[in-house]
Amino acid sequence: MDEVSATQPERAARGAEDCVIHTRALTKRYRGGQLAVDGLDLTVPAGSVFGFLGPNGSGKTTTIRMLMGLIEPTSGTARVLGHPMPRSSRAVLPHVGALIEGPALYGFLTGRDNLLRYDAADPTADPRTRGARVAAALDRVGLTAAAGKKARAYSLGMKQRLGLAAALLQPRRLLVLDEPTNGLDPQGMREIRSLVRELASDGTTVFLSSHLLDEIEQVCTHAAVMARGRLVTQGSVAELAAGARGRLVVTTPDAAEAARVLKEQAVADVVVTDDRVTGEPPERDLAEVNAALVRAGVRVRGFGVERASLEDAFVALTGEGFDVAG
Ligand SMILES: Nc1ncnc2c1ncn2[C@@H]1O[C@H](COP(=O)(O)OP(=O)(O)OP(=O)(O)O)[C@@H](O)[C@H]1O
Repeated sequence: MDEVSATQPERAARGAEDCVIHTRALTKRYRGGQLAVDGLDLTVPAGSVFGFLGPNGSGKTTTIRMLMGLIEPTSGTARVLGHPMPRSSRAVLPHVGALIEGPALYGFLTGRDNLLRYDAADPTADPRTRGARVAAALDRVGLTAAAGKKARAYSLGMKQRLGLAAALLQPRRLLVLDEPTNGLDPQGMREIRSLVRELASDGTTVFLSSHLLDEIEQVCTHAAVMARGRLVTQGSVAELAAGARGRLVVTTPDAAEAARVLKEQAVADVVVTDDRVTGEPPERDLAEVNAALVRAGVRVRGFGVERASLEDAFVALTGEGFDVAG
């Protein structure tokens, strides 16, 4: 598909039909009255690795369940691969691989048998190619050697990779992964992240939810940030981080004096940690700020602006920290 190789302006010029996921005012109020998703406008470009970021309880899973046609929105619309959901579920879902709320595995079956069984339950899967596709998927996620072991003997990371293999049994245009690294140790997280990068390099659009900011920064090209059911921002990760100004960082053995001078120079939110003094850079020329430090006799070893992270962007946008407890 040529969408994948389209340039950014070309993509921007296109209509909603060309986006892999597009929602308009998507809203879900649960029966108990809980407004889980509130007027969401989401645009996921083809070929992106799209991070859906938000603290626990911010509405990510509810959104994913609406996108996959598992629950009906209260109002608003969702289109996936250009088709309305949940109405077009039967046409759309064969092109979508999903890993939602952990893979459903049979512990008493081997990894390979789990995949064979999963594939047999899919009416669109060709039984003649089943064995070869299962072998290829196991290879893809690095489980060939463990394919004959019972799934209950798998580590959490291996189970998660087996779940991914199930999503990869057929060629997919979109992969939807709900918190794919949740509960994994750092090694398991790295494995899943590199797998996601590999899949994306083949042109598959990957939509993954996470409550981990640095994870999104490491693997995603684009991101949307949710808080309390509402979209805070979305765009390319580079744009989002650029939207937040980085922090001014001064390294000096004269930290207390440096902090005093920086405040005088209209640097806000000055924080001293050992020999590092940081603050929000003022609007004026930073060369003047540096000169003022030197004039005051501060021995400046380092002076610069640190690149802003997504976390800085989040804090700047919401005025609050990224509180995982939600
Ligand atoms: N079936 C349900 N019935 C009622 N309320 C629900 C239901 N599912 C979720 N909620 C509520 O909706 C809100 C959003 O939950 P959701 O699971 O979508 O968030 P999330 O961002 O995916 O968080 P988590 O990472 O914890 O799953 C929460 O306040 C949650 O308690």
